[in-house]
Amino acid sequence: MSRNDSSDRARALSLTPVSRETEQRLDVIVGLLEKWQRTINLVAAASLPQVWTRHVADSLQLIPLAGEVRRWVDLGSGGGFPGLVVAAVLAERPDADVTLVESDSRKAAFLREAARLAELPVTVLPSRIEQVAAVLAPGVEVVSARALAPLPRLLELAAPFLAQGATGLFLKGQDVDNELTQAAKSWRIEAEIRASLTDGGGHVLIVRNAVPLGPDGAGESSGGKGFSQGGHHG
Ligand SMILES: C[S@@+](CC[C@H](N)C(=O)[O-])C[C@H]1O[C@@H](n2cnc3c(N)ncnc32)[C@H](O)[C@@H]1O
Repeated sequence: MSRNDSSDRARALSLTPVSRETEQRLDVIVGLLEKWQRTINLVAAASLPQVWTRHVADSLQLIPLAGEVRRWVDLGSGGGFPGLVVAAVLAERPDADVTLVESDSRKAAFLREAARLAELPVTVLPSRIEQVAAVLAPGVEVVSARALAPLPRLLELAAPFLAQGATGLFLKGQDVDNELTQAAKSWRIEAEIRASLTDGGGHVLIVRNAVPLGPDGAGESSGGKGFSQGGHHG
């Protein structure tokens, strides 16, 4: 018997509906997560009964924000959120290619096994982001991350992708305004904040551009300083 209750699954899929085929792929991912969670800490144990709303729907909310993209990189994928879930949706798009970068080799093994069983268009890189980002970045349309690092550090990790034109979709907590203020000390950022569909205090931060500020506070490629906010949607 699955440990997540069926009402949580139903609630998640009503918040963020997907096709029948995608639901089946998500069932495979969640089933494997529950099995491997007995031996590896893939997600916080207390969150497992709400795996569909806390993790699956939390990840699925990125899909409409991304548009019809095919090339996606998820940084620090851990137990597969949001990367595996995104790949379950992109599996329906021809030539989709989702790369998951995860330095922990046991988590990377889980990601690879989930991708194999659910037949996902996924490449798993068991590497440090810093070592692979520059090579991976050309052609990437979306770079995502959840619970990887505070925004100033996250922007450093994502910078090679953002510089090549990728949109950043970052799942953030309630402190997002403060993180943006901190990040604006060293980055000129074009960003938009959306309230999370699934987490009362959470947000999705959409980053369209981030340029490191030079020593005089000017962006390296053009003038200006700080954070230009595209909107704060409730
Ligand atoms: C707190 S977990 C979050 C996992 C997942 N994104 C989630 O929200 O459930 C952060 C993950 O990022 C990985 N990670 C941290 N720094 C990394 C780096 N520099 N390169 C690759 N992976 C990294 C860790 O191994 C860990 O699995």
